[in-house]
Order: sequence, then C-alpha cells, then structure tokens
Amino acid sequence: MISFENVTKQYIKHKALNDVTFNLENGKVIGLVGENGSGKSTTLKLIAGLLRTTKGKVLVDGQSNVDRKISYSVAYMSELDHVYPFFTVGEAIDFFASQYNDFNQEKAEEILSFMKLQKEQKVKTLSKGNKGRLKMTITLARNVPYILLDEPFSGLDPMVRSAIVKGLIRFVDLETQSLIITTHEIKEIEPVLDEVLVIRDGKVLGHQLVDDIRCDGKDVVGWMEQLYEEVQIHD
Ligand SMILES: Nc1ncnc2c1ncn2[C@@H]1O[C@H](COP(=O)(O)OP(=O)(O)OP(=O)(O)O)[C@@H](O)[C@H]1O
Repeated sequence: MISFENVTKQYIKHKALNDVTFNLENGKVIGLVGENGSGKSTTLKLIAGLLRTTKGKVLVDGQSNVDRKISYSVAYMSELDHVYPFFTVGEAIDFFASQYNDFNQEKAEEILSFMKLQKEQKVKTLSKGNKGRLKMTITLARNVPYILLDEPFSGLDPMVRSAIVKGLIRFVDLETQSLIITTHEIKEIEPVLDEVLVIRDGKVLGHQLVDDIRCDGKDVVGWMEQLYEEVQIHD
C-alpha cells in the first residue's frame, strides 16, 4: 500500500502539495488526474523516492520513500527523455536489463512487438510517440510491485491511444503489481481504471472507485465536472 500522511511538498515558495493524506491499495490501476500544475508529477516523484517531503510522510509498503530500497519496489517512467539517444532500441533494452535485476527481457521483447518498435531503430530517430512507447516498454518490463507512468500517452496518436491503453494492461500482473498513471487522456484510460484520484492546487479534490462512480450513473469525466462545479461554488 502507498500512504501519504499529511504530505506537503514545497518548491521554494510554492506548495505543489499541501497537507495531502490518502492511501492507494495494491493490485489496482489508478489514474492520477487534474489540471496542469496541480501536483500530479510531484506525487509520482515522491512515491518513486526522487523527492523528499517538506512535511509529512510517504510510505510504500510501510517503508519511507527516501529509503534507498524503494528502487526495488517502484519502476518510474518520467515525462523526460532519459534513454541515451545514440543507442538502438535493442541496445537500450539491453542497457536497462543490465541495470535492474528485476528486468524481464522476455517481457520487454513482447512489449516491444506490441508497441511495434524495431530493435534496429536508433533512439534519436524515434518520433515523440515512439520514444514514449520505448519508455513504457522499459518501465513495464520490470517485475516490481509498483509501476508509475507519468503522462505515458502524450505524443501518441489519438487513433492508437485507446488500443495502447487497453494493450498495456496485459503486461501488468494485478495479482502482484499496481499501476499508477498520470494523464489528461481520461476518456481513453477510463475503461482500464479501478480508481481515480483527482488533485487540484496541491489538494485531493476527489478519490473514488470507478465502479462506485458508475453505480451513481456517471462516467469519470462527468464525476470530475461535478467535483469542479461544487468546488467553484465554494471558492
Ligand atoms: N522543480 C520545481 N521547482 C519549482 N516549482 C516546481 C518544480 N516542479 C514543479 N513545480 C511546480 O509545482 C506545481 C506542481 O507541479 P507538477 O509538475 O507536480 O504538476 P502536474 O500536475 O504534474 O502538471 P502537468 O499536468 O502540467 O504535468 C506547479 O506549479 C509547478 O510549476
């Protein structure tokens, strides 16, 4: 389980997260959504142990996010390009396999083929969308309990987005893994989501099981619109 206990994260003067508390249970696909600058990437970076909290605690299976052992539990796909551009796709896969004991090369090959990437292609010649596919491949190929994807679908052609969203779920074993995704593509991702966490101005605006949203006769976008309307009335 991932727990945020009264977490504040302040960058110089700005509070990206402000006294946030929530728990994310294991074995789920969780969408972390909200407007630009609301604090989604900061939340993922805290879980990945890349940032320290200003106040409060982030715990992953009871262990502090800044404990070095966190890297054995969490695979994090950043928004940034972090793959050496002069590698071929195949060399990039070999490199990450050499860096992580939990990297499953066979699974990486399967995901590459699903993503329609050729091993001979040079990383620097890949389009933005294909670089994203490669980063997703590298992250999903790790056998770790928590997979974090930061904006994995940006740059992907809208025509293939839904197919990729549904396909990538095949590569996550929800018996042993959880998938947490930040995204603005809510409609495309909704079919695979178990739970949604909405962040607004560094606060949790809503946290709900998708099944419960559907029981109320709404979809995720409709539910979010209602949340935003309610908060605007109170602002
Ligand atoms: N390294 C940093 N230094 C200063 N401010 C930062 C830094 N990183 C993020 N911020 C600020 O913190 C706030 C939250 O940023 P964050 O990247 O977490 O938002 P986000 O919800 O992921 O946004 P987006 O959807 O645009 O990616 C923003 O106001 C952002 O400008």
